[in-house]
Amino acid sequence: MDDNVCISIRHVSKTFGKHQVLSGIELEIKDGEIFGLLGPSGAGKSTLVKQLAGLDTPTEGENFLFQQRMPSLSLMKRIGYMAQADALYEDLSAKENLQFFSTIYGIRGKKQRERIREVMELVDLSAHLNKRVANFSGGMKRRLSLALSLLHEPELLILDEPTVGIDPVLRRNIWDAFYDLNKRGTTIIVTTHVMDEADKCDRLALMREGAIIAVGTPEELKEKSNTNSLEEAFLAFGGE
Ligand SMILES: Nc1ncnc2c1ncn2[C@@H]1O[C@H](COP(=O)(O)OP(=O)(O)OP(=O)(O)O)[C@@H](O)[C@H]1O
Repeated sequence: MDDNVCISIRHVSKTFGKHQVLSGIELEIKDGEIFGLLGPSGAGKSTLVKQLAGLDTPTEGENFLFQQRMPSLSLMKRIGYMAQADALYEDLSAKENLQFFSTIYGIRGKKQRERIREVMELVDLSAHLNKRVANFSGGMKRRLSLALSLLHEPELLILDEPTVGIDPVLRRNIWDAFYDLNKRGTTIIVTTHVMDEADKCDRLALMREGAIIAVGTPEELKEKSNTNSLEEAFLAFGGE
């Protein structure tokens, strides 16, 4: 395996009862990439990234992160995961949420105060540090979730539809934060069903009904399918 491979998904399938949700997924994601999984609702994107985050296992096949087999407790501290639903304590302030998760990661004292300041700046929420999360808007909650996933400075960030329900201006801000992190060396895997967001990724896998139907840079995918947009490319590759 190449040294610069961050994620290697090897013949991964998943069934829930009789329902096959992933079938024979083969994929390699390199260090330093922003890699997108694009597909309609139900394509299996969340199921796949949950496995990469160590929260679920394949029925068949294996996932390797940093050349080690998942799930692995020791790998968890190298990964930041932002789930589709925000897992926040609504009755606590943003700061209290950040302090709680920092403690879980073993970040304390001065380092904790520094990290809280840095991640809140990154997601542009510094002015709301002491506000109760129950009073946050949907977009603010998403950004706080992102801040929480960044506290321990993960090498790999796994984002499940990070900008759902966020207006276009904020979406841009959040993507600026992703680019910023990526420039500093963080590998990012992001699921989306939004085409303009997919266009921002270095490479993409197009998913449909639990299978990958094409992989490449947005430009390659358009060229290969002889189309002008990812939406058309997706249809040309057999998506719907
Ligand atoms: N724990 C589970 N038990 C049974 N079926 C499940 C489970 N988790 C996911 N599924 C099914 O697997 C399929 C794929 O779901 P998944 O959430 O991975 O899709 P997705 O591409 O992420 O879609 P979305 O964007 O809507 O989240 C769906 O049909 C879903 O109902």
